[in-house]
Parts: sequence; C-alpha cells; structure tokens
Amino acid sequence: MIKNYGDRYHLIDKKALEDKKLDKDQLVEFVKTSGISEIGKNYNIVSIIGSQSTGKSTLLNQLFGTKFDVQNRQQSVGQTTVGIWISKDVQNNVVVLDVEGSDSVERKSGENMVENQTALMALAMSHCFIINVFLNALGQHTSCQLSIIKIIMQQNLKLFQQDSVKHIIFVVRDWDEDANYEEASRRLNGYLLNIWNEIPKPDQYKETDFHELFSVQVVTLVYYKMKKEFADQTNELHSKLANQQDPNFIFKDYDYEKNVRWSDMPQYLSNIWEVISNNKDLNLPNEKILISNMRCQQIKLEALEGVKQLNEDLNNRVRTKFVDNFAKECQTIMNIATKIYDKDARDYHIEVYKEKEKELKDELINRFYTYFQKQIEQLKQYYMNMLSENLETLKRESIYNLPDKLNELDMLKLQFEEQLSQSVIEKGLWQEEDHIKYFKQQFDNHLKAFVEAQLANFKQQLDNIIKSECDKIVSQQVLNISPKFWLQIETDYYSMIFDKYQKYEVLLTGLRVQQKQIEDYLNKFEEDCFHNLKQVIAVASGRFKDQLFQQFKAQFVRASDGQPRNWQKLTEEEIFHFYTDARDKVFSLLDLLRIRKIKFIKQSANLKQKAKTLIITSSQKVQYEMSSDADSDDVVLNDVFYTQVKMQLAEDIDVQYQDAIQKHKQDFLQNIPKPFWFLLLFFMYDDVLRWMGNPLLLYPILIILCFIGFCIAIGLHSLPKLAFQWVFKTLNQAVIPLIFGGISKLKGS
Ligand SMILES: Nc1nc2c(ncn2[C@@H]2O[C@H](COP(=O)(O)OP(=O)(O)OP(=O)(O)O)[C@@H](O)[C@H]2O)c(=O)[nH]1
Repeated sequence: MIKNYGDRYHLIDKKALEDKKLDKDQLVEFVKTSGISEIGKNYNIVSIIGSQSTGKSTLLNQLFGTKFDVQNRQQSVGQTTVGIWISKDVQNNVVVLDVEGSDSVERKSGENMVENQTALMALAMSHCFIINVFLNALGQHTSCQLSIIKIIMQQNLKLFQQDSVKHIIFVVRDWDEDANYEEASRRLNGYLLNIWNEIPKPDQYKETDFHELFSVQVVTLVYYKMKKEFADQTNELHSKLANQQDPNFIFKDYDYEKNVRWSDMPQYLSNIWEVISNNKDLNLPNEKILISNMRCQQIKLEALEGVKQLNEDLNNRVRTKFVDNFAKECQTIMNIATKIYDKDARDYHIEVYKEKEKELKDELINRFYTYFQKQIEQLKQYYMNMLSENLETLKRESIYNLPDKLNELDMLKLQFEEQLSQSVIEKGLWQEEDHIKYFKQQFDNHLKAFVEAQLANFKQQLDNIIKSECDKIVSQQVLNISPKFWLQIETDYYSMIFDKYQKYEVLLTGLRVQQKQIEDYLNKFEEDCFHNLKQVIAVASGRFKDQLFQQFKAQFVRASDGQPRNWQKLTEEEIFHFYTDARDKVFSLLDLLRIRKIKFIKQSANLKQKAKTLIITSSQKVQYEMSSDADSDDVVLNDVFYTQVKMQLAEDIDVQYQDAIQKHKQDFLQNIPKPFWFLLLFFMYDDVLRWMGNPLLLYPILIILCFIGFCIAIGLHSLPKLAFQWVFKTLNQAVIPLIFGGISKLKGS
C-alpha cells in the first residue's frame, strides 16, 4: 500500500520501481488532499540527495516544516527513505522531494541503477537540487560520492532539454568554524566543472558553458544539535528557497509559466517516471507540452461542444433562408467558444494554449464556412429571384423607361454585396470578392439577356413602324410622280429615320449596350431601314405604270383647267400634239425612275444627345443618299422591267390616243339624229331587195354566208370575225375617212 499521509506522499516506492510506473490515482488523491493543486503553476520544487543517513530528512523537516521520516539513531542504523517522498512547505509554495540516500548499504550490487533513477527523477523534477555532504566527507572520497551526480547530469543532458537554470546547492553539514569555506567551495565547484567537462554532451550543449545551465552555491550548516545556530542557518537557507522578498531568493528570475499545473502533475510525473524507469529518451519541456496538448485538446473539444447547439441552430436557419448579420452570429459563437476555452486553458503552456486556441478558431471557421456556402447560395437565389420578378414586371413597361429601371435594379447587386460582406467574419477570408464578382457577372448576364430580348421585340416593332413610314413616304410620291420623286423620298426618309436613329442610340446607351455592340445595332438598324425602304419602293414600282398612265391621262384627256377635252372640237393634229406632249412627259418620268439606284454614302455627323439616364454620348451618324450611281446593286427598276413597263405604258397610251381619235370621229356620226337613220332604212329597203335580185350581188353574199357557215361547222368561229374586222377596219381607215373627210370639207366650205 502506498503511503499517503496527506501531508506527504511516497512518490516512488518499491512498487513504482518494480512496475516502472506511478500509481496516478493515489498521486491525484494526494495532490487534492495536500492542497498542492491549489498552487497552480506558482511553485518551485526542491529536492535533496546525498549519502544515506546524513540527515537529509532532518534538514528538509527543519527547512520546510515537512514530516519526512527521520531515522532514530537509538533504534537502528539503516535506510529510512526509500525511493522519493514528496511533500510541501507548510507555508510557502515550495514542493519538497526527499530522495533515497545514495551508496545505500541496503541496495545490493547492481542496484545502483535504482539510485540513479530516483536521483535523475529528482533532478528532472527539481528547480533546486540540494546535495547533502558532510564536512568530514569532503576529501579524497568526495569524487566517489559525487559519481552519481556525473551519471544523472549526463543523463539529464541527454534526456531532457534544459529550459531553465537549475540551482545546485551543496549543503555542507557539521560545519566547523575552523574549516575553510573558500577551499570547500572551490573544491565542490571544481568537482562539478570536472564532471561537466568529462561527460559526453549532446550536440546542442557542446559549446554551452556550465554556468548557463547550472547555478552552484555552497551553504554550510553547523552540527544540528547546535540548535540555535542550526536554526538560524536553516532559516537563512529557507529564506533563499522560499521567501520571494529575500534579496537572495534563488528563483527571482524564474518563469513560472513554464511550470506544469499541479492538477496535471500526476500525468506529467507518471510520464517522466515511465520514461526514466524504462530508460527511454525524454524531453522535459516536450513532456510539459504533451500535458498541455492533452488538456488543451480536451478543453477545446469542450468549447466546441459548448457552442454545438448554436452552430446547429445557425446551420438550420441558413438552410431555409439567408441569415441577416451572419458574420455577427458567427462571431458571437466564436466568442463564446474562446471564452470557454480561455477559462480553463489559459494557464497551460502558452504556445500550446495559443496553438489549440487557433485550432479551435480554425475548426469553427471551417464550420462557419460550410454555413457560409449555404448563405451565399441563399443570397444568390434570393437576389436572382428578386431580379426575375422585377424583370417580369418590366416586360410590361415601355422600353424607354428601362434605363432608369436598370439603375434601380443595380440596387439589388449592391444589397447582395452588402449582405455578403456582412456574412464574412474576416475580410477576404472566404474569397467573398470572387463570389461578389461572379454574382455580378451572373446578374449582368441575366439582365443582358433580358435587355436583348426586349430590344429584339422593340426592333421588330420599330421595323414595322419604319416600314409603314416608308410606305407613306413612297406612296405619297408614287401618287404624284414628279421629277422630285427621289429627292423628296430621300428628304422625307432621312428626316424620319434621323429622329428614330437618335432615339435608338440613346436607348441603347441607356440600356448599357457596349459601344461595339451599339455600333452593330445601329448598323443593323440602318440596313434594315434601308432594306424596308427598298422593299417598299420595289412594291410601289408595280404601281409606276398605272400611275404614269393616270398622269398621262390627266394631261391628255383633261385640259389645263381640269375639264375633259372635247375631241370633236379638236383637230387631229391638236390631239396628236397633246398626245405627244403628255406621252413625252410620262416617258421622261419613267426614265427618271428607270436608272435610279439606292446606295449608302456614309457621312459623319457628331451627335450629342442628353439621355434620359443622364448619359451623354457622341457617336458617328451614318446617312444614306440615293443616287444614280451605277456602282450599287440596289437597282429599283432594272432594264427588263423598265422595257416591260414602257411597252405596256406605250400601248395603253396609244389606246387612249386611238380612243380619242375615234371619239373625235364618232362624234361626227353621232351628231346625226337617230330618226334620220330609220328614215334612211325606210327609203332604202326596196332598193336593197332589188339589189339582191342581181346575181352579181346575190352570189357573193351566198358565198360569204356559206364560208361563215363552214367555219362555224369546223369550229373556226373567230375566222369570219377576224375577216370582218379586217374588212371593216380597212373600210374605216380608207373609205370612211375619205367619205367623211369629203363631207366635212364640204361642211367646212
Ligand atoms: N551528525 C549529524 N547527524 C545528523 C544531522 N542531522 C541529523 N542527524 C542524524 O542522522 C540520522 C539520520 O537522519 P535522517 O534525517 O533520517 O537521515 P537521512 O539522510 O534522511 O537518511 P535516509 O533516509 O536513510 O537517507 C538521524 O539519527 C539524525 O539524528 C546532522 O546535521 N549531523
């Protein structure tokens, strides 16, 4: 059973030596009951080694008020202290180790290892290492007595990293006033320096000076029975070891942060002991770090657990909708977690503490990042939906209102940016700029697609308007073809198109179409307008002939006062004159139409137009010109069509002329009253019958009738008709004018 007296504890006992491990539970219990755990990191450990039964325990009890067992000389001479005992100064934060005496007679040969192990354990644990020696032992045997120091110093260097200066105090017991202190001090220091020089050192300490790692003092104590002096001297030594106010306090510059917390000491010591007893390599500071690592890791997990519910809540909310003040919430969770962590972990090894704190933050940030990704998706979805809804409404708006509306829609982008910026706990941490950039691109593309669709609709409407306007312009000219035909079309067309071109350009700029694209749009607009004009002219050209004919008729059939001409009153020469006059005019107009071609001539004109959206733009304006330049392919009337129209027109005009002539002649016959024609028939009919009696007339008539009958019988109905027409025409042209010409001459005379 391990001895635990509450005020002292058998740290390394036989069992620990045999098992090569400490009973941690017992140690924990001791740490609790002795009140050591309360001192946290603010403590120093003092240990003592030396030959067996040299009053080590007595000295410690005197110094620190501890209750280590002291050999009773009356009872027996033998080993009292086995292994290592641990206790605490009753008044100060000094932890005391009482170590088994070296060169003990109880240890069999080959058991030196145990002494070395306990001494090494004491050295590894201690901040101050007291070497207890008797004055009378100083001499030729001292080096033998100090051989243990050599071994443990060597091992200590090999196994442990030296993170602070260790104080070595030689306490020379039974000091005689006659003894030479300087001599004793020089000798003891000399022994240690020799040891230092002799021991093989690891590379990192090869060049290290002994005094960088060790501080050596020699303290003398009188024979313990000289109670007053002994008490004075031990008090002085105690003050050096425990009184922080003492100017000779040896731990003045000690960094207590390097200490292992007493609550972690059981684990720490059991690790050291395990390594020492198994003769394994050990790095003391690393061991401290190990403990700190273990505890800080646990505390970190506790901190994470402490904010688990908050994390889940945030995660659940961001799944359904984006969270306002997302970063603020993350920061709150982070603060809570670090507070939990800081409360328990801040006393551990500072670097481990910081490292684990960073790990905690990183882990939380990683979690927040997964929520942040959902947050981005939610934000994107929300603002894209907002955009789509707005665009749906804008479909019903006039396109000219769109530029202003686009500016309003930009607010959505800004809102997204603001929301996203408020969602990052550290600027640039989650590449939010990239997300903003990507979103803006997506937003702009969506907007662009919408604008393009709207522009396509608008362009279609614009084309129809242009077509109808062109139709009006051309029709107006076709209704009265004049020498200014093309010029007027050109003027009207330009003024119509110019206005629309400007508005279109302003609109395109307002709709944020890129400059290059604006040019493309405008070029297309010009081409389409021109194409429409050509189409309208092409269709209208089908009416040229009729219109020219009408214009001929208007000039030929009607007089300048607008009244129809009286053909009867006009001579044939006059009719002919009017005819040629009107005909020449329409033919010259037709000729004007004939060679006309339309082509672009680009002319630059600077336009400055203040847009509705307050954007000022200037660009080049392209104008058209109609000309007879044969370079262009855009021919309005080609040669074939022109010839066709001219022939038809000429035919129609001729008919008009013939008609006029006929009317001129018919008018003469029509002037004879109808009763006169009946009277003539009445007087003629008996003569006709008499003529029929004449075979010279009868037979030709019979032959003609037979010919007509024969033609009808064989299906050639038109043949007799043609024959009659020819005969009557000949008569009309040759005989009747002869007859009526004579009559009219007679009438005239
Ligand atoms: N001569 C002398 N004897 C002392 C002194 N202090 C104590 N003793 C006696 O030495 C004997 C051994 O005392 P301990 O304190 O048990 O010695 P120790 O070194 O702790 O012994 P171990 O535990 O076996 O290592 C006791 O009988 C003490 O009375 C001293 O300063 N001088």
